[in-house]
Amino acid sequence: MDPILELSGLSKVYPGGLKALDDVDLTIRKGEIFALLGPNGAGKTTLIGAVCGIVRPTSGTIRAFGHDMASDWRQARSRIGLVPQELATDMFEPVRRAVSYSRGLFGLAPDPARIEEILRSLSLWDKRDERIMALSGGMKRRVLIAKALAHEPDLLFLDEPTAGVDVELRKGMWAIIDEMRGRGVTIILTTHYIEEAEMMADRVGIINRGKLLMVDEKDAMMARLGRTEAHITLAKPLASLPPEIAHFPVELEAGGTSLCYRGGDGTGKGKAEVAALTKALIVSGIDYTGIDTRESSLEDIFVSLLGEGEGAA
Ligand SMILES: Nc1ncnc2c1ncn2[C@@H]1O[C@H](COP(=O)(O)OP(=O)(O)OP(=O)(O)O)[C@@H](O)[C@H]1O
Repeated sequence: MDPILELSGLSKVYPGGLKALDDVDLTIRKGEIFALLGPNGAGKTTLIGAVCGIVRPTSGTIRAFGHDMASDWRQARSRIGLVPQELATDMFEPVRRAVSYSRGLFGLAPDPARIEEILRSLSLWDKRDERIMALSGGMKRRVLIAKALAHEPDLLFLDEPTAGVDVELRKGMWAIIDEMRGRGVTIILTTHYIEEAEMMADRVGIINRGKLLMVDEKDAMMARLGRTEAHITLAKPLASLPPEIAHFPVELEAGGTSLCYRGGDGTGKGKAEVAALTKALIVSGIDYTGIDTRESSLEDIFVSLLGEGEGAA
């Protein structure tokens, strides 16, 4: 593993006493897409702000590209890009000038060819001379990405890249993120959209109330915490669970008219077990009229983890 960013014991207490980050340890690997998932107010933006030098941590350390961000931030800062949630400045500027300016801010020499390439890849070339304020919301978001890419960062933060954008544009964003990954850029994105993490991320971190509850490979997380749920509607209600199927993780529901299976591990094992269960039902002479099977999603995992967090609090 090649760490590009290491957070250790990172905490942030805002004036007034709110603990927005609570002892966060996190290592980001070179070239990965890491999705930070959490509800409103979980601490995602604070975490990004701490790494990007916008928020001063209360305690803990941040090392980026081997540099300690408290003492030696200049070296690392120029290699980090940030796409914030909203455009704060530049509204009166034409697109190309605003993006070129962002490059200059980091002390890089002008490179019109590179700026053209970035604008073309984001389908903004035709709009290069338009004022940003005249663009649609989706285009403004793409300008934010262009600005962040203009200084060729190795580590890019995307704070809610697709919040409030339509499905079409969201897919476009995912394609852009994928292309950046292809160029070797390490990406940390925050999102409310579980589907986005499911689609894009190599690893997922779940944060709530400033605490990083879990970090894992997305596939491993789904395999470890995922479940299959099947509801089998019975032709005739059962008063009790027949011994022939008692070894399956099943229970009767809806007054004995339906059998509920909950098991498996998110890798398809559950589906095979449901198939075995239906065979056992037939052999035992128990008829059924329908089966509804569902694999749990990252969303189910997320919701149940947050539920546990609430309980513990
Ligand atoms: N400057 C500030 N002063 C005081 N409290 C703050 C400040 N900025 C953020 N907070 C609080 O810190 C907590 C974490 O906020 P943060 O913006 O990091 O969450 P988030 O996970 O990014 O939320 P969202 O998904 O809504 O953007 C929230 O309770 C927020 O109200």
